Amino acid sequence: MPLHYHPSKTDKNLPVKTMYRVALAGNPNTGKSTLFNALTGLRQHTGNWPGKTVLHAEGTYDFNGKTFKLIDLPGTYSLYSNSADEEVARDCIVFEQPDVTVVVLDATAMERNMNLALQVLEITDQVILCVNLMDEARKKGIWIDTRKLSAKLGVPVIPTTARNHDGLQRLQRTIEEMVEGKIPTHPYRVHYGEEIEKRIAEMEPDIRAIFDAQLPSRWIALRLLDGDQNLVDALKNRLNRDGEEKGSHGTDQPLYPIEA
Ligand SMILES: Nc1nc2c(ncn2[C@@H]2O[C@H](COP(=O)(O)OP(=O)(O)OP(=O)(O)O)[C@@H](O)[C@H]2O)c(=O)[nH]1
Ligand SMILES: [Mg+2]
Repeated sequence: MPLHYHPSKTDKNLPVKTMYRVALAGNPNTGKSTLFNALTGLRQHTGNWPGKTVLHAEGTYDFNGKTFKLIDLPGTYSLYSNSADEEVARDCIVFEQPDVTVVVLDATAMERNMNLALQVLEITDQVILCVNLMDEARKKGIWIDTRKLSAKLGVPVIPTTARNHDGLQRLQRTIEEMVEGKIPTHPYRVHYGEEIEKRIAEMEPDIRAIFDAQLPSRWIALRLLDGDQNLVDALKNRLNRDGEEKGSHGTDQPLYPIEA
């Protein structure tokens, strides 16, 4: 088999990867599993997320000679560690870092759905927004300017009606182009005001120094400022695990102090 090369932010010559991982995130009931089934056909299976009781599904599809592993995440309204479902989605997007995260949105409820989309845009620049249920939106007289949305948010926005398989080829093509590094993205980042931005800027270098530099330091800083204890625990576990893997006895290095 020929050696494949995959462009990456850090090393353009990393040997890769014959299988690309694509996560499907989104609010409950936006059609993620419908999309998952349409793309994977009969090959999907369900299994336990390592260490979790919450079920998620994984399946594969081939496109243009490449194999893609789809991860159907549980529906969530945020990635704030409020529930086991949110933890599963967060752990996948933040720690496992799929090659692409597709956020599936309900075209009839864009405002509500945008909350999660903006959170994912804060975590990774490998994002595609899939505006699903376009048939329902049409019925309700809702018109969505996906080009304008894409220009504003800095990532591809693909309209679909997963139930009828509409738009799925375009979605697959966009996923493929993204894993090939052919789509430059500039994800919209919420500006939180001077004071918070100053704190983020102070914290980010420390976060990058303590943790794997690939982790989303801005997002982690925001969660730490918000006092996300569950995320702190997850980060500590990672530090300990990494320490053990390196043959030490882990680390008691304190995490960034959290404001009460
Ligand atoms: N009209 C219409 N219905 C759709 C479309 N896509 C999915 N649905 C329906 O929407 C409902 C929810 O779809 P699911 O695929 O289960 O949604 P989900 O995002 O996986 O939901 P959770 O797993 O709860 O997060 C089902 O009844 C689907 O048949 C679509 O494009 N158009
Ligand atoms: Mg589902």
